[in-house]
Amino acid sequence: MGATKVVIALGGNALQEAGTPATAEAQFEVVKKTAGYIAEISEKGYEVAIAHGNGPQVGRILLASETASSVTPAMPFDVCGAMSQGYIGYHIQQALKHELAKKGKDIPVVTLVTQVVVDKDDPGFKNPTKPIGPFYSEEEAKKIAAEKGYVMKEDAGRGWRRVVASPVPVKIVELDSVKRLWDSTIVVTVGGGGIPVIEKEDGSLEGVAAVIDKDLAAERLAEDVDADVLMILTEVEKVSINYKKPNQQDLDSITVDEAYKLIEEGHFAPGSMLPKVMAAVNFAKSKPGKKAIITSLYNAVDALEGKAGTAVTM
Ligand SMILES: Nc1ncnc2c1ncn2[C@@H]1O[C@H](COP(=O)(O)OP(=O)(O)O)[C@@H](O)[C@H]1O
Ligand SMILES: NC(=O)OP(=O)(O)O
Repeated sequence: MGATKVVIALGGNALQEAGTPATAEAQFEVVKKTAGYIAEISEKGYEVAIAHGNGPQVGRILLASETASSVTPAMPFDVCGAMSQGYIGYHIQQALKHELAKKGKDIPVVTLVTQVVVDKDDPGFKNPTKPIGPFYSEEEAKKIAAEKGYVMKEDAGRGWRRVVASPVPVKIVELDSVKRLWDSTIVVTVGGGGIPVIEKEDGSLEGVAAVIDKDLAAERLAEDVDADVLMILTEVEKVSINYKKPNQQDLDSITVDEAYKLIEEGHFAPGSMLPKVMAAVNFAKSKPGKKAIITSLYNAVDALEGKAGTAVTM
């Protein structure tokens, strides 16, 4: 039997520490720690590919570009998405290569600018849900909405943010390259869920203004490369029922059917835990023997050994 193939989706806390400024320097410090965990997973013999979020980063790139538009033309949304992949991938490449080298491992780490096809009629385009960029007070947010026409929403009790369309990932354009690189290289791909593109009638692609959910894109990737494990890394060690209530109960493992029941009962917050559980369910039911794990970065290694996290299986 070959090595276990793992697609890792990195959550926000793998790139930025809560409450710290979203500077490149601060991100790199966090990425160095994150890279240590990924190097440990690689050292244990797992073959990995890395997906990551980009909500804060793409929002800030857009904002910077718009703010500078009096001196240089603003970048379109899809180009900002591509820039966020390069920016985050660059940090991961540099940090992970170093962490691997410390362990005596010479494995190439490469970031693939990755496009992901979405349906031009996806209902997500009519109902923006994906928060991007910095947080604002309610007052600031309402002013921005009135001035710029942006949709601004309250984000999980943390403040107000701009929200944009988040269509479902349909097809990874560069999938063949990921597969060719897999055996030799750790590939950072579908960053920020991938750059959303639509297919035109003449077969060409066109970037669209949206941000794909990275957990759903990582799931698409995991299915497409026939990974054994989809590992979604976030802030919490386990998925809970009655989250943050006195009767909170952390889950070690759930089946797909149990997950559906808990989703229906409303245990998972839309926009945070729900897409993760949905991605995990989709992967677990895609083929017999597939396993999805939701856990924290710090428990990633233990979770792969069945000693931490919440496992979702058929
Ligand atoms: N039922 C639940 N169990 C565990 N965490 C939950 C639950 N519902 C909501 N959450 C919250 O969802 C968060 C993960 O979502 P989010 O912060 O959007 O993810 P990301 O790590 O991808 O940035 C957790 O840190 C937790 O605060
Ligand atoms: N693209 C994406 O899902 O980003 P976040 O994880 O930052 O929301």
